Amino acid sequence: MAALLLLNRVSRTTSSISLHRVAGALGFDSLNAQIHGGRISGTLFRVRSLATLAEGASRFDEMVSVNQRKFYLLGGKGGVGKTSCAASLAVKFASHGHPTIVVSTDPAHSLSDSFSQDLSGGVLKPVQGVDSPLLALEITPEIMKDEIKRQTGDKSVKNMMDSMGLGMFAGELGDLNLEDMLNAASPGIDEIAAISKVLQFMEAPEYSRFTRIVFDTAPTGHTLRLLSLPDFYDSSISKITKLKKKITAAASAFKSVFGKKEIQQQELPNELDQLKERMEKVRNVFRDANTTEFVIVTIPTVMAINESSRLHASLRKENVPVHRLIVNQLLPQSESDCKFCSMRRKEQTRVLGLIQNDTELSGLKLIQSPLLDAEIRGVPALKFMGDLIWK
Ligand SMILES: Nc1ncnc2c1ncn2[C@@H]1O[C@H](COP(=O)(O)OP(=O)(O)OP(=O)(O)O)[C@@H](O)[C@H]1O
Repeated sequence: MAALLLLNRVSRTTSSISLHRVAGALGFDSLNAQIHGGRISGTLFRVRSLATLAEGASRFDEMVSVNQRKFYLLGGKGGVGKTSCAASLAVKFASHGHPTIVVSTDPAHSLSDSFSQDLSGGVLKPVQGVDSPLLALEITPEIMKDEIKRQTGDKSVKNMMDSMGLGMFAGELGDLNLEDMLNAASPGIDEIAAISKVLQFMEAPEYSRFTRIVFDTAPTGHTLRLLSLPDFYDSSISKITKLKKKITAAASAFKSVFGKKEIQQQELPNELDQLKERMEKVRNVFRDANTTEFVIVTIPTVMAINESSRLHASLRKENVPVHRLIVNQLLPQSESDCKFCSMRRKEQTRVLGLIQNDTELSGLKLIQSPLLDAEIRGVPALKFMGDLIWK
């Protein structure tokens, strides 16, 4: 309390870094503080004794050393700490000089809560309180849907056929709209929106300076659909392209019989081919060990470990590179355990043993992340957590 009173007297221009120093001087390890109109509110963390627990090194040096752009996807079961780990990684990358973007593909966003800043609205927003540029985006499917519509325009198959002079065949195919096709594929607009954003980051020059892109993904099921989506569209688009070619060939023959000029292949609309190419690009990025890594986040319970094992099996099948497993919310060491704590600790030790014997998980780099004594909110707290996990 005394510490907070003292901190409240710190000037309104005080940065989060100097607040960290103040916290350190007071004998605390970190400070989760926000400055609102000169008033400081927040939590002091006294968890120095826990630091030894995060023994499993993440080899952050490997993650940070390469200058070329890298994508990190953090995923796992609901509520295990995906957002906290993803946000702390993004902050750490930015602190190491990498212009970074952190994106939430989870429809139930919590990036704003995690950073304790308003990052909503479906557009990239700068995160305050970080040294290098760090932008955050909570993908909002409704906004993305409009964006996709704007980008693709009205690309119905009927319109394409009309422009090819084949309108009379269109009725047989029905009004097969490209956007409807994308929606009808059932993986959901959330995943489509995420893929569309990945493409933008890959292609638009204004994002080329961002060397780290961190994804806070939705719980397991959604994420697996996201990763398999490019393959799904690739095969659907291939089918439609083949159909389009067949119709064009038939129409050319039909027109030449009636003495009309043949349709030139190069005059045909090629949006589908372009879309197919772009989907291939995303698919390749997700599978490229030089550019992408999926980090599985879990907690030390049998249910979470089982789900992580299944997740890794699916990612392996999809050829998505995975090297690291974060076990989050491990009870910190304590000299005087209550009965409850000692039972939980025993159980957690048993579960860590299960990981070592799990054929899917045992080969991954294990990162142990302690359960902290306060909620992780705000950049200083994320920096603190990041220093425990990413080292
Ligand atoms: N190591 C930790 N110590 C203390 N609290 C933690 C820790 N990790 C996460 N939390 C807290 O647990 C809650 C859930 O964390 P978070 O939002 O990161 O999980 P999530 O997996 O992204 O959840 P969801 O699946 O709902 O998106 C938050 O309140 C967060 O501050």
